[in-house]
Amino acid sequence: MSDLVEPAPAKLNLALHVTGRRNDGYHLLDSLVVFAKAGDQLRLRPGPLSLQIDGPFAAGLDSDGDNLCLRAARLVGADVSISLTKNLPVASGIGGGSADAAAVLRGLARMGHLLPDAPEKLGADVPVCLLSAPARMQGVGEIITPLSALPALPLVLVNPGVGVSTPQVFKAMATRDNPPLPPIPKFNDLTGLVNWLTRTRNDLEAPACQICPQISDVLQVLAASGAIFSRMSGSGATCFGLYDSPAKAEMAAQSLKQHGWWAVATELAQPLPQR
Ligand SMILES: C[C@@](CO)(OP(=O)(O)O)[C@H](O)COP(=O)(O)OP(=O)(O)OC[C@H]1O[C@@H](n2ccc(N)nc2=O)[C@H](O)[C@@H]1O
Ligand SMILES: Nc1ncnc2c1ncn2[C@@H]1O[C@H](COP(=O)(O)OP(=O)(O)O)[C@@H](O)[C@H]1O
Repeated sequence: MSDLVEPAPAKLNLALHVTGRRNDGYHLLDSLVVFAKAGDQLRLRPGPLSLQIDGPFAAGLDSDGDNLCLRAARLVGADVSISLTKNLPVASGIGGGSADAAAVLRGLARMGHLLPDAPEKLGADVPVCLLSAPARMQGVGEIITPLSALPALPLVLVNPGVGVSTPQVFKAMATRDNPPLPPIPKFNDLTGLVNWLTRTRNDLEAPACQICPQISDVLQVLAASGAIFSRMSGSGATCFGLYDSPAKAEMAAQSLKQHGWWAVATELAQPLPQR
């Protein structure tokens, strides 16, 4: 039987408002989430549970039992041999681990397994990564409202090569009871989206910059690279820039790489095939 291939697109929080905190310490979020073509790739085949990792960021990751790919397979009781090509930097605010876990769950569903009732047990970002399409994410990550298609979005992802701890960034926030997102309209073009984004925030950006000052450097260089909008994603350190053409995004990615940073020009992921 040939391998079953599942993409694990990078998750981007275009806007991320932290609106409160639950008694268990988890934070209430209100986020506009989209997915990029750039991402990891999973290959699955029936066999004893195992994980092998290759790709440019394989060295940053253990294939031990704690890996989210193996935890996803164990959650649904699947025996499966998994190969992960790790193209995304680890611990970088673009949901790599959650995207991988969600891709394993999608692949296992194609192999006949049931999806788990509470995929958020694997990580707050796993429910939205299962959808891998534009969505509003609320609650602690478990409330997902799919949105209609967004306009074409030439974009660049940039990471300064420093892993950032998500719990540490949440802990460093000065205020937790922030206003939610403004109402999300249907975005007809890039200008409409950018105008809306300027009225939103990533509440984790300031604390992340305090912990990892290289993020401020990235944001400064992104703003000067021709981006019409730039911001940090998730808890960082990856930042994104939006451009008005793929050629401008490509040029910006080339110049950002000159700083020794990981940078990739990409666009929104295609919708996943309906299965
Ligand atoms: C912040 C976000 C925004 O999309 O993105 P990333 O920076 O991870 O990409 C996510 O909510 C992260 O999701 P994920 O990385 O799956 O989180 P988890 O493993 O469940 O949680 C890691 C830690 O983050 C904190 N956490 C996470 C989610 C949440 N709603 N409130 C929290 O306070 C908790 O301290 C938790 O122990
Ligand atoms: N398959 C995986 N890919 C990335 N990280 C993983 C994976 N499995 C476990 N992890 C762990 O999850 C943590 C969060 O990584 P990641 O999901 O890449 O970042 P973020 O949550 O900031 O987007 C890291 O500390 C990493 O060691």
